[in-house]
Amino acid sequence: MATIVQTLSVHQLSTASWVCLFALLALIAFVIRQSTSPIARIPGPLLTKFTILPIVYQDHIGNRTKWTEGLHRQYGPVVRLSPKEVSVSSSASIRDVFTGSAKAGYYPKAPIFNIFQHYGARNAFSSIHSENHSWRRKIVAGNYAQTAIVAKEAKHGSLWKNVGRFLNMIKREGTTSGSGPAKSIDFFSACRFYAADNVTSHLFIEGSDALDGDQEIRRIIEDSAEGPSDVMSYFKMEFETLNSAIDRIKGMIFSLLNLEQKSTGRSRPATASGKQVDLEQSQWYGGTAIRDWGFKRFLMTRDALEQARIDTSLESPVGAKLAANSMEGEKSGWIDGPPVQDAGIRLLKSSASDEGLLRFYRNEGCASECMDQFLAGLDTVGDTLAYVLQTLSMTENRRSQQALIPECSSLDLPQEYDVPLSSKQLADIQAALYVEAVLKETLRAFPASTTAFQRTVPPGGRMLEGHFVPGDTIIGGIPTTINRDTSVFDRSCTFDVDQWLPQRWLDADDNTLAEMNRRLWTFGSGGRGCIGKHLAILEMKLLIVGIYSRCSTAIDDETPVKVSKK
Ligand code: HEM
Repeated sequence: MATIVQTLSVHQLSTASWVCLFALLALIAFVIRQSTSPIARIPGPLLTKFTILPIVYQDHIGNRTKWTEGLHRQYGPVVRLSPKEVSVSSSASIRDVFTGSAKAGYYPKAPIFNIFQHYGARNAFSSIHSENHSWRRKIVAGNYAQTAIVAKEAKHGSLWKNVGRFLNMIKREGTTSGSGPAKSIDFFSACRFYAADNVTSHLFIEGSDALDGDQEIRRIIEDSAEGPSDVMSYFKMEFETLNSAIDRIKGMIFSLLNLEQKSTGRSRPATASGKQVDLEQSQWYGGTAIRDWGFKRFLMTRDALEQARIDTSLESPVGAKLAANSMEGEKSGWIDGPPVQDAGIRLLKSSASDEGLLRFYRNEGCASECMDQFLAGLDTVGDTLAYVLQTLSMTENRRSQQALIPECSSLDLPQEYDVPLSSKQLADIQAALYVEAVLKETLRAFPASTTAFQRTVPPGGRMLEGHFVPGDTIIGGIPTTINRDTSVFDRSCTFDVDQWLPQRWLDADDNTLAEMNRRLWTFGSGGRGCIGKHLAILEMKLLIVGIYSRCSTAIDDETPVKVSKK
């Protein structure tokens, strides 16, 4: 009897013990593996060796950027954010990762860039690898060169016209407060309309008309502002399938309750995983109103090229260059190459020789490129200009505005906006020192994108600042951290890097100024840096001089004005 009891008890214990033992061993193995992995040797909080929870949490509470900045202050220029992600901040590491010299090797973009596709097609911005990126960038690079942007403006004056429209909009739609001639306007929306009209006139045969009051495009632009649910959080990226399922269930509940689910221009579910959009089935081309608008404007531009109403010169819309590439692919007698998982391109193989594969756009690819450039130029320019107007209008910055106004007035610009400014006038505006200082300081202190620009460490890993970072690690840099490097932007300890102070750009000696220009990272750097930088700068400078050569600005808290929605 005693023997039987003993046997049973051993049997019961052994099952539970095996489970515990197995769990314990698995835990020990996990801890050993994580603590001895190469990424564990990179400085960072202990917990980040083992789990993504700290970064998921910081992301969830909207504190990821500040948290990362704090970690750089505590741990140095290379810090571990999770078992698979690292952040860099020093000049050398940023150069290595983002400029990607041939010797150091190329860092592909991180998978998060997949979400920037449109119509199931990639564009330059969302191309992960250099071989998919460089041919795309090459097609439009000439249109974005500084000389081309200035020559186009001197010929057509589209941006200057929009400055006039912006000022007219204030006159027409601004509300009067008090007894003076001052008008109040919601300048966040106004700046987005200005940015939209500019970038679309650069891209298409017919740009948008938001400043003149086209309510439909205004609604589309306002809806396209990124809302909290559009932000691609760490959680959404890590658990994409779960999130898609939640979105589908939400959609079903909305349709069961017969509620209208707002489809913003920004929502990305259709292309989040690179899935192709069914253009026939979708209510709009590409599934959202803004994509539909963009696709149709591209087709209008292509029509104009086919009918020879425009050409592909640098003074023509960028869309014409893209359409010409697509038409060349269609016309060629070459045979199709292997199929590609991208609705936007055709791979063609010469039937006559072994020239290799050539890539050409389909219409979806051209429209995706245009859509990407539209969105890239809308938020960034709109937000930066809103920051310029906001900071200059604050009481504590009154002196900066007082310094800016005489410089803008001295440019002696016409009050006529239908005639393009001359090359000389454009050059004078570009050279105006205080305008430049205000703009650079705004770009430095309030970069339009505050999240990390991410890349993937190439196979085999890389040495960065004496730390080995293994292959496949996600690696990022944050403009706000780099733009606040005290050793560059506050070298003489006269100016606080957290403060908006244009004077720092004027007081710096030549060497410091050159270093500040090199380090200002709001437009990124290297072959994947911002292609639209020169267009953006000219747009912003023209609006600044257009406003401050004629007006002064102040915050009007009493009259919150909303530009009317449909
Ligand atoms: C204040 C204005 C702007 C800012 C701050 C800005 C910022 C940036 C940054 C930081 C990147 C690189 C991101 C990375 O490295 O991961 C980028 C890329 C890009 N930007 Fe801009 N941008 C601005 C205006 C514009 C405009 C006006 C356009 C076009 C009309 C534009 C088109 C693009 C494109 C196409 C890329 C991708 C380039 C490539 O991968 O080859 N941007 N921008």
